[in-house]
Amino acid sequence: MFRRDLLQDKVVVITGGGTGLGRAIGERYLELGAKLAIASRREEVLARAAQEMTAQGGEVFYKSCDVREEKQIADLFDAVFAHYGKVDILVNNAAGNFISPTERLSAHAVDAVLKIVLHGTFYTTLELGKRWITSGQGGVMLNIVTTYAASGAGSGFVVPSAAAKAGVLSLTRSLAVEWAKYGIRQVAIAPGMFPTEGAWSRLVPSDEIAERLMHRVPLRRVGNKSELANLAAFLVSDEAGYINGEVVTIDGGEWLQGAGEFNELIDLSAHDWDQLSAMTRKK
Ligand SMILES: CCCCCCC/C=C/C(=O)SCCNC(=O)CCNC(=O)[C@H](O)C(C)(C)COP(=O)(O)OP(=O)(O)OC[C@H]1O[C@@H](n2cnc3c(N)ncnc32)[C@H](O)[C@@H]1OP(=O)(O)O
Ligand SMILES: NC(=O)C1=CN([C@@H]2O[C@H](COP(=O)(O)OP(=O)(O)OC[C@H]3O[C@@H](n4cnc5c(N)ncnc54)[C@H](OP(=O)(O)O)[C@@H]3O)[C@@H](O)[C@H]2O)C=CC1
Repeated sequence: MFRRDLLQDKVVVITGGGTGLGRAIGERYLELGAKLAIASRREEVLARAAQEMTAQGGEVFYKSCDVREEKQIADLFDAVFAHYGKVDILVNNAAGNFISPTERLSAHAVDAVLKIVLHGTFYTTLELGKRWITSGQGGVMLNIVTTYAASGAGSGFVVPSAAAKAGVLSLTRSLAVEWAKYGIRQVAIAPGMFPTEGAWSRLVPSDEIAERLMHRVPLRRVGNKSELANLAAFLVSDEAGYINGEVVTIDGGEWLQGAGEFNELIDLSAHDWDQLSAMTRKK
């Protein structure tokens, strides 16, 4: 689908790059010639991922980093600049989330999500942005948000995530304007349902919930990680150099189905329609 050298020698930092979608994005970038640095809290997860990801070649540097901690982020970028000499692309992918009635949340639980998603994304963006601005080097920042942020609707039962991701989208759009003069481009992806261990264990705890969710997707399937990774590759590449401040939704049409007033009629049979038409036609 892409030129094999689409991301040749680009140095990419991916937060949460050892698992799930972050890892899938990293694997695609490696195939396209990029050099990776993956970071998250669990060093053993990163080490295993780096080893497996480089089995086919390529380079993956890893460093443990909690994105809620300013000092650890500075240490991360110090280490990546020391190792590779530059950073070209940042993928803000690390996140925390779980389903819960909002009234059951403690302040600590709200903070657990806000600090990873909103503060963590802001801190990495700020740290790298300052370095790029000082050195005169530009780059691309890709933020992974959600459809309930991109649609503006938010979502019950994941309210800390909805609020935090909306903040990240606002950060994306705001800096797309403010930092464009430094050659820094901002883009975002809003994924729908992409089964990962991290998301499914916290958000889809039963088959019944999975079935209900699936019914919301017009294409009647979940997304493949490779589909998301391909979009992530295009958006950070020079081929997408004029896309700035945009969020691209990849959800099989799910949010549109939820938004259209009459879309639930999709389940009606031809027989149902015969009866309804007879009722709605002028007598
Ligand atoms: C379903 C289809 C997909 C549609 C779109 C979905 C959009 C997806 C968005 C995603 O972000 S998926 C990614 C999911 N991955 C992760 O969340 C990975 C990282 N997560 C974590 O580490 C934890 O889950 C965490 C809770 C977010 C943070 O961990 P931390 O160790 O910092 O916190 P804890 O000390 O464990 O807990 C803090 C606080 O939160 C309360 N809490 C934790 N889990 C729950 C829960 N399930 N329900 C209610 N409350 C919870 C916990 O009790 C603590 O509060 P206090 O008890 O101290 O008051
Ligand atoms: N899967 C899906 O259907 C959807 C996912 N998304 C988004 O996609 C992204 C990836 O999610 P997914 O792959 O599904 O889930 P994962 O749980 O696999 O990914 C979350 C990653 O974030 C890392 N992380 C969590 N907290 C911190 C922290 N404080 N500091 C550094 N890293 C941290 C985790 O690693 P560690 O625990 O080692 O720190 C983990 O690697 C997220 O932004 C999520 O919101 C959006 C919509 C749908």
